[in-house]
Amino acid sequence: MDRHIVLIGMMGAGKTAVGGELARRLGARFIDSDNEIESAAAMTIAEIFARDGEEFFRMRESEVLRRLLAAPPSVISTGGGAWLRGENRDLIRRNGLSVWLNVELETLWNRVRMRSTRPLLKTADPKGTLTQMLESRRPHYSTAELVFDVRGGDSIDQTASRLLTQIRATHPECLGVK
Ligand SMILES: Nc1ncnc2c1ncn2[C@@H]1O[C@H](COP(=O)(O)OP(=O)(O)O)[C@@H](O)[C@H]1O
Ligand SMILES: O=C(O)C1=C[C@@H](OP(=O)(O)O)[C@@H](O)[C@H](O)C1
Ligand SMILES: [Mg+2]
Repeated sequence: MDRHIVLIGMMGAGKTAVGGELARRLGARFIDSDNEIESAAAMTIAEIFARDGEEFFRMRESEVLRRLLAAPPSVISTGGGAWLRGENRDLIRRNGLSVWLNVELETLWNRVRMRSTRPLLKTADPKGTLTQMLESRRPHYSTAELVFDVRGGDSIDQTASRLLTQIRATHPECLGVK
């Protein structure tokens, strides 16, 4: 690989799951920025938010992204909020191919509703929160270099396979094919 491939998008879009599968297919290193933050802190994301707050988490997230993007090319899955900070976007754009995994609201909701790992959804109306979050974030996500519409009903494997086909077709330089 010649450039990082950086997955962005909403919670539940499949960044972590599809990123791992994409890296496996490419024989590339896979890193999830949330996992990096959790292992460095020896705490879960939920614990970091509860103890130190979101702003502290966002600083750790930017630090981790700086470190990961300075390392040799890999597949990087970000957390859903990473793309919203201008400095993160600039860094990702300079060093990698940004890929928005675009997934419709109902699918996102069905994936995140059963899990209590996402502190930003601990509200009185989590579906409403997710809906508003998607509306306000969509204009930012849509500025990714590659917008990839995930087909509802596709498995993680099928999604990774279609994504790889698309990257080969439109951004072969990422894969070291000149
Ligand atoms: N294409 C898919 N098909 C079925 N399940 C998926 C798909 N993508 C993700 N999932 C599941 O949805 C949940 C959220 O995925 P995850 O990769 O953690 O999303 P993100 O990192 O974008 O928040 C996980 O349980 C994952 O296994
Ligand atoms: O959307 C967000 O702001 C967040 C998404 C989460 O990652 P996933 O998108 O992998 O769930 C995690 O970084 C944190 O809970 C904040
Ligand atoms: Mg994730």
